[in-house]
Amino acid sequence: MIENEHRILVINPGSTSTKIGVFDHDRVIFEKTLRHDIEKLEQYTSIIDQYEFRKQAILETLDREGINISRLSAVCGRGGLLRPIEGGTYEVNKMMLNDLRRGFAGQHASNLGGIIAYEIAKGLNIPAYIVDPVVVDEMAPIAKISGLPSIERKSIFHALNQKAVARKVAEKYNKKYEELNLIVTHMGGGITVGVHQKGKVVDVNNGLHGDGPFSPERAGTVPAGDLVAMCFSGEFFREEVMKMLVGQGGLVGYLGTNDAVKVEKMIANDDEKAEIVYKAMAYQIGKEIGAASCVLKGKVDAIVLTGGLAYGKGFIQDISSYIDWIADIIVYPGENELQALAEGALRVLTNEEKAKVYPNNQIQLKVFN
Ligand SMILES: Nc1ncnc2c1ncn2[C@@H]1O[C@H](COP(=O)(O)OP(=O)(O)OP(=O)(O)O)[C@@H](O)[C@H]1O
Ligand SMILES: CCCC(=O)O
Repeated sequence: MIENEHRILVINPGSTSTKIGVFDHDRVIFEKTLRHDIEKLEQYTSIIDQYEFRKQAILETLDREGINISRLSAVCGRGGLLRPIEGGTYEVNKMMLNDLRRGFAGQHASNLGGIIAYEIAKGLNIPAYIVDPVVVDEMAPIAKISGLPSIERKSIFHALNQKAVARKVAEKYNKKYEELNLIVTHMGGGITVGVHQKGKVVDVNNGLHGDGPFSPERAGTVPAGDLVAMCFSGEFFREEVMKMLVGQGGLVGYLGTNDAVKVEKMIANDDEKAEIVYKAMAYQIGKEIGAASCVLKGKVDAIVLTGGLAYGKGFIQDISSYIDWIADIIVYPGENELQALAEGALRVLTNEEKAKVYPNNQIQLKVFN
């Protein structure tokens, strides 16, 4: 480790795994995905109850790898379902901890990121941060209007990866992120299409709760009247309907798998249903990107396609066939959220940015669950 460099531990909890990384400045020196046994996780009533188990798994791994945590400058976790806040790096504070613990806007594995980061950092007397949590809300007021006064559109999306790839694109163009108009589409288990106007995500579909294109395991927007009829049919409990929309919708609902690689194999074996469903997912993504280009009134510097699904060459070609007339398409397959967390913490540690204080008062705190 070079003198004056910062060593940062980053933590990204997912539904079945916790990804961790140790960075010297922006260089990764250790990275590991800790896979958690589903049966073990099912012993806990809620995600938040998994806190101690996951923290111990991280500390034991670092110990086994001979990483001396006393040399850390900061710990940074993926932020969760908090109050809506603008993008950036936030120091974990009491109010944030309370909101993460009680699941202010719901339960999500990333709620554990800030909590674990805080608990590890506290013992070492160093700061804990979160960066660009899923609730980053920079939506324009016009985009919040849903059409029903009692329901406001919410900004819940893959903010961390979207903002990180948007910054990469800016570097590629030798511009600042704040100078560009980009449409960034993250395509993983959930799919979100963000309209990045001069460094702010002014519109985006709520990737968690039924909005936008369907995805490997989520239904996206479905016809509202039919959904209401289903909810009141007496056949389903609320939890069952929610599970249908998030977890058992999309590819899982139609084809029984959330694995696009398997779907591509089904198509190669002449499975016509698999083919039309997979093509429909590309079609819905293309349609959403088209709508996003209207938000920018056609002034789009580039369209970025990222997330695991972006590894599928045929899938990317299908999407491109709908949108290649809009702007250049840049493909960044996969995600690099650990790097994005480290860079977010580093911007604060090197005084390039000031850590933001949670909650951000400029944003209305009204949340409709
Ligand atoms: N080589 C590939 N070709 C096509 N699809 C792929 C490939 N590799 C991964 N995928 C698909 O990408 C999807 C998972 O993406 P990703 O790993 O980004 O999701 P996640 O991290 O689980 O969820 P999220 O990104 O929503 O947080 C799966 O459907 C997977 O099959
Ligand atoms: C949409 C927010 C992140 C996720 O897919 O869970």
